[in-house]
Amino acid sequence: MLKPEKPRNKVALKPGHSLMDWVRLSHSGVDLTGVGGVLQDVTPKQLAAHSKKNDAWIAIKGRVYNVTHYMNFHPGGDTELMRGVGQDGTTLFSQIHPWVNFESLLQKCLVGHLVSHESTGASPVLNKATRLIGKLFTKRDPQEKTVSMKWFQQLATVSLQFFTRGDFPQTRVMLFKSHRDLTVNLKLGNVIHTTHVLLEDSALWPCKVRTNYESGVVEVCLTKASPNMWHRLGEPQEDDGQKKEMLEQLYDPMEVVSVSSVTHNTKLIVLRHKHNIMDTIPIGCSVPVLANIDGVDVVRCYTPVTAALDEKFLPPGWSEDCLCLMVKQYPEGLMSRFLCSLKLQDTVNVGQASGSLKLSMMGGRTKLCLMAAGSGFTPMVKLIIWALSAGNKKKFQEVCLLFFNMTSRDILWQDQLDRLAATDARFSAAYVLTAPDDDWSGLTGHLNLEMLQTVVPSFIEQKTHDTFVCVCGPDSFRESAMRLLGDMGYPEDFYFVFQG
Ligand code: HEM
Repeated sequence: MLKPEKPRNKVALKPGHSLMDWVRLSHSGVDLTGVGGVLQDVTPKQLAAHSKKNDAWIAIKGRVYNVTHYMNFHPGGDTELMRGVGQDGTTLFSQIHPWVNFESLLQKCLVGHLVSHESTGASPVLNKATRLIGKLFTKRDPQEKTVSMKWFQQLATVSLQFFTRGDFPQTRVMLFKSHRDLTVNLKLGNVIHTTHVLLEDSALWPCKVRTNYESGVVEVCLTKASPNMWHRLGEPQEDDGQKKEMLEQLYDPMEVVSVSSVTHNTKLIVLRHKHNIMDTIPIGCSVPVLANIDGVDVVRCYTPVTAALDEKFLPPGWSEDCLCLMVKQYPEGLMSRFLCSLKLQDTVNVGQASGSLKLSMMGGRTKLCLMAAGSGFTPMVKLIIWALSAGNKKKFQEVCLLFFNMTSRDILWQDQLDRLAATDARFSAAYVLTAPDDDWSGLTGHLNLEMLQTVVPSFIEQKTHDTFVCVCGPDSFRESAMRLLGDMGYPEDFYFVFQG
């Protein structure tokens, strides 16, 4: 949403109340919710009871925020903000500044969710499940991460919505389903929160998992086996609401669904868990793959990719519960040769995801510049999809991939990248070859300032640091990219380098 060109009514904020100061306060660990961080259902009556400047709650799009601390940081001034306090301020908010990302700005102020009646009307079982989770956390440190859950249904589908406060990119969703038995594990940091329900009726597999990285909401959407309205979600099971430390490095056997060629030496391997398990791998995370090759246990890490950049290119056999690895075969590579020679229904052991990229690092940036060399492209795939997703339309105006390869036949998914660039004006891909073919008329050579100036002029010229940079590739590539960014005076928290 673009800001309209109209006279501004912004007020002068007191010193120490800039956006940066607010971000700092948000991350200081101070409880900005005022309720110890336990998410709760809020009725209109309860909301109305918090309508003073020193005790101010506001509801926007179904979420209730405590804006008491934000009062002096509000660019429109406290008097303006007070107009929406103690009530559902959605309409007022949307009339004035629909482009403002309140979910991100107020994420540490979330009190809970606005419910329309004094009694929630939700299923008693579900209330119990939510209460169980709430109870589990009330006794804990208020700054600890919390999870609450609600469910919704339509005739054909049932959705579970989990509201987390995790540092979301590192949150992982693991689902297990056996007949009507559904377990949803949310991994936040090293802790797993379990929701375990015996569903009211049968549901199909796989389901869909949608994660909103900004708000920390995870939605699990199941299709009912037969369309009918359920009276309740189901019966909470013994371990519902449990919270466990995750210590072990476990490997799960996954079955090969398909292997297809990406280039002359790179394959896309589609894997599926054996027993109705679904596992979302957070953006920027890699998984270890374990194989016994000639009697020796070999472990290598790979960053899973999405199945394609466009539905048109989905690989054979793929479904929502699959994991896709893009593997380049090296003549001397034990693991890459093993993976590229896999046949349908072979088994691969895949371990727990890990990674240190935090999408919150990109907060406030409007451009994303991705520099990849060779198979360093793999972490960029999910980043591209995420940055161009509907939820980020307002956030990233430009997403640019600078992709280095030896020859043109080494370029991974060039057809998909070109199609994406043709269909989404915010995206561009520039290919650079280091050993160009004779008929190559594009960019050649190694990463340098002139090349950056040609490909991403706005990034260089503006010097306003509204661009976030991600780098991935072989050691030498990463080092030269870091040197270049260092020479340009690029602050370290404005770029992220994936370690090989
Ligand atoms: C519903 C009651 C609210 C009212 C009546 C209100 C009013 C205003 C007004 C009059 C401005 C100056 C507008 C302009 O110059 O374009 C403004 C700016 C702003 N408000 Fe609010 N506001 C409300 C709620 C909020 C909330 C809850 C947030 C928190 C996320 C917020 C965040 C902002 C931001 C970030 C700006 C600066 C926008 C920009 O620079 O484009 N406002 N607000």
